[in-house]
Amino acid sequence: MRREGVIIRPVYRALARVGIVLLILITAYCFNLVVSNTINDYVTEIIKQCGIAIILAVSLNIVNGLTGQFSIGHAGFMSVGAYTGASITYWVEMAYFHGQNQNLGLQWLLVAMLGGGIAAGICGYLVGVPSLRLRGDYLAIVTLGFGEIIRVLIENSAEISPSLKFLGGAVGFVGASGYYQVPLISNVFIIYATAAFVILLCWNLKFTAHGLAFMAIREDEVAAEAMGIPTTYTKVIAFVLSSFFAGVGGALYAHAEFFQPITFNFILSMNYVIMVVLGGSGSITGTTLAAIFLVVLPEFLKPVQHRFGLPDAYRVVIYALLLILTMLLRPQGAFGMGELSLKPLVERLKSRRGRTPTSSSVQQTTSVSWAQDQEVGNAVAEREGVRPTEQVLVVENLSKKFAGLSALSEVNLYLRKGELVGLIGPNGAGKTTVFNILTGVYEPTEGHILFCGKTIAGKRPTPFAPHLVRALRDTLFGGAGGWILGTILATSILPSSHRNVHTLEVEHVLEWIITLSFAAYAFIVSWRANRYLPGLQPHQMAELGISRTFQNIRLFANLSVLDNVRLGAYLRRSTNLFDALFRSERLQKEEQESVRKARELLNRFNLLRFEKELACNLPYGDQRRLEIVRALATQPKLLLLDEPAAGMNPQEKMQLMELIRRIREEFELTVLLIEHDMKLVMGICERIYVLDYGRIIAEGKPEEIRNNPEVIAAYLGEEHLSKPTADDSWNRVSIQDAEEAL
Ligand SMILES: Nc1ncnc2c1ncn2[C@@H]1O[C@H](COP(=O)(O)OP(=O)(O)OP(=O)(O)O)[C@@H](O)[C@H]1O
Repeated sequence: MRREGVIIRPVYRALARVGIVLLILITAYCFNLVVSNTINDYVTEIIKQCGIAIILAVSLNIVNGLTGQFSIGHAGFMSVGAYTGASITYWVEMAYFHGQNQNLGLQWLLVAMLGGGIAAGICGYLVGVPSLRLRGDYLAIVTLGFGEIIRVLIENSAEISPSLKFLGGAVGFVGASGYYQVPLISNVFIIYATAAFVILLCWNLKFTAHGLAFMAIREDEVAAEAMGIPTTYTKVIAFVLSSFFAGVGGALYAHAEFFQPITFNFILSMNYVIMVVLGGSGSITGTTLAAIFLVVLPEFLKPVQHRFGLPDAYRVVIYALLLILTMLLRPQGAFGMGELSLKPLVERLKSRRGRTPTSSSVQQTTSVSWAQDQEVGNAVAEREGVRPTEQVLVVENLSKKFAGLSALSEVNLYLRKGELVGLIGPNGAGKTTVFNILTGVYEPTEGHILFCGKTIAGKRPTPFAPHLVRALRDTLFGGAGGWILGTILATSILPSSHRNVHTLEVEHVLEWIITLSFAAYAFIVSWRANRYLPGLQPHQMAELGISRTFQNIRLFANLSVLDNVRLGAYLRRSTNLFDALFRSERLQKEEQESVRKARELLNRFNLLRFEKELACNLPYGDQRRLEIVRALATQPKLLLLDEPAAGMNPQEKMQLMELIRRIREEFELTVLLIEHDMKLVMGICERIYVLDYGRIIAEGKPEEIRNNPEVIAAYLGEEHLSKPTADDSWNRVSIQDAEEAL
C-alpha cells in the first residue's frame, strides 16, 4: 500500500494531466469538425470571435479582476501579438515558400502564437515596471497611451523605417509586396484549444497562494506588503502574464481575420474591460460567459439594427448601457468573485470517502540578506545591560520628518527577546510612525535600527573597496541608459532632413552631456545608497520576522477567513508562478500544508467555525483577533500590535489581554504594543515607553510610569503637576484621571 502511495499515485496524477490535455484537444477537435461541417462560414466567424474574446477577456481578468489594477489598453498588447505573429508567418512564407504557398502548417501558427505572446509580454514588462510601482490610476493612463502609441507607430511604420514597410501601415498587414494576405490558419480547433488552456492555467493560478497574493493586492496593498507579498513585483508578474496571453490571442486573431492598426482601437480594449466587469471582476467563468454574450448579442440585435437603420457604432451605446446597469444593479458583476464550479460536489464526494489532506514539511525560505552590525548592539549592551544575543530590536536616535513636521526625534528603544513592551502616548505622539518605520512603510530620516543584531535601517559599515566597485557597476548601467536615452533624445530633437556636419556635432555633444549626467547621478545615488540603508521594503521586513496589526483593521475583506490566514504562508513558500499555473506536485503539497497550518491556527483561536466566511462578515472583536492570527501565520519573531483593543467592550478587552499573554508564551514572541487603554497596558506590559511630541519622555516598569509626573503632565497638562503634594495621593488621583481621560 505504501509503495502504491509513493510511486503509483504520482503516475496516476501524471496520466490524469495527460488525460486533461487530450480531453481538451479532442473536445476542441470535435467542436471544429461539427462547426466546419454543419455551420455556415458567417456563424463560424462569430464562433471564432467568441473564442478569441474569451482569451482576451480571461487574460485581462488577471490584471483587472484578480489583482485589482485597471488596464484599458489590452487591445494594444493584442496588436503587438497580431503583428508579431503575422510577421513570423510572413517571413516563414518568404523563406520557405517564396510567398507562393498560403497553407502553412499548424506548427508555424504555434510558433507565431508563442512569438506574439513573448513580444506582448515584453511590452507588458516595459509598461508595467514604471507604472505599477505607483498606486492609483497610472496604469489606466499608461495602458491607454500604450494602445494608441502602438497604433500610431504601426500606421507610420514605413516612415519610421523603410524596412518596416511589410507591416503595411494604416492599410493593414500586406507584406513588402503590398498584396500579401496573412494565411487564415486559425481554425475553431486551435482557437478553442488555446482558450481552454488559458482558462485552465488561470483557474489553476486563482486557487493557489499565488493567486491569493494577487487578490490580496486588490483588497489592500499595504496589508499585502505587511504579509510579505512584494506588491510591485507581483503586479508586474500579473501584468506580464496577462499581456502574454493577449499577445497569443492577437496572433490567433491575425490568422483568423484581416486586420489593420485601427482594429485594435480603444473601443476594442473597452469591450474587454466591459466583459470583465459584466462577468464579475475575478471570476473566470463569469468573464468567459460575458465574452460569449457580448460577441453574440449584437448578432441577435441585427434585425433591430436593420429595422431602424442604425450604424455599427450603436454597439457602443448598448455596451455603455449594460455597464451602467451592471454598476447600478450588481456592481460586483454577474458572478462577483465566484465561479461556476463542480468543486462543492467533488468535496462532498471526497468527504464521504473520508479523505484528509496529507501533510508535508514546507521549506522555509528567506531571500533577504542584510548587513551584520555589532557596533550599535554593543553600545546598547553597555548602556542598558542587555547582551546583544538577547536584543531583538534596537532603535537608536530614530527621527522622522514629514516636510516641516518632526513626527519623531531621537527615539531610543530596545526590546529583549520574549519581552512584552508597551508604547504609549497622547494622540499624535508618533507611536504609529514608529510602527510604520519598523515595518518599512516609511523610511526613517535619521537613526539606526537593528533587528536580531542586524542593521535593517541606518548607516552600513561597508568597506571602501566593495562600496566603490558597486557604485562603479551601477554607474556603468546608468551610463549605458543615459547613452541610449541621449541618442534617442538627440535624434528626435534634430529632424533627419536638417542634419549636416554641424548638427551631427551638436548631436554628439548632446549625447555626451546626457550620458555623463546620468553616469554622475548614478554614481552619487549608488554611493549614498551603499553608505546608508534607508530601510527595507515592508515585505522584506515581514520576511525577516517583523509582523504587525493595524490601528484601523486591514483584513483582506473579500477573502475568506481561511484565505486571510493562508496568505501568512505565502512568504515562506518554495514554489513559483509556473508551479501555480501547472499545479505541480510540490505546489499541491505546499497548498495542503498551508491550509492545514491555517486551519490549525484558526482552531487554536476559536475561529475555525468562520473559516469559509468572508473576513468582512465577522463580528468586530473577531476581526481584531483574526488580524492577530493572520500576523502570527507569517511566523514572526517580533509582533507589533497597534491599538488592538480599540472599539472593544470591557469583556472583549479582558479576553484580548489573555490572548496577548498566551500568544507571547506559545509562539515565543517579542511583542511591542501600542494601546490607549491604560488598564490593559499596565496589566500586561513588563516595560513601557512613553512618547510625547515624537520624543521618548519616560521608560520603565508600569508602576514607574504610573507615578511619573512628566507622563501625567503629557496626558493631562502641566497644571496637574502643581497640585498640592502634602501626600502622594495626587499621583494616584492623577493617574486615575489619566486612565479615565484615555
Ligand atoms: N504620512 C504622513 N504625512 C504627514 N504627517 C504625518 C504622516 N503620518 C503621520 N504624520 C504626523 O505625524 C505625527 C504622529 O502621527 P502618528 O500617527 O504616529 O501618531 P500616534 O501617536 O500614532 O497617534 P494616534 O494615537 O492618534 O494614532 C502626527 O502629527 C501626524 O499628523
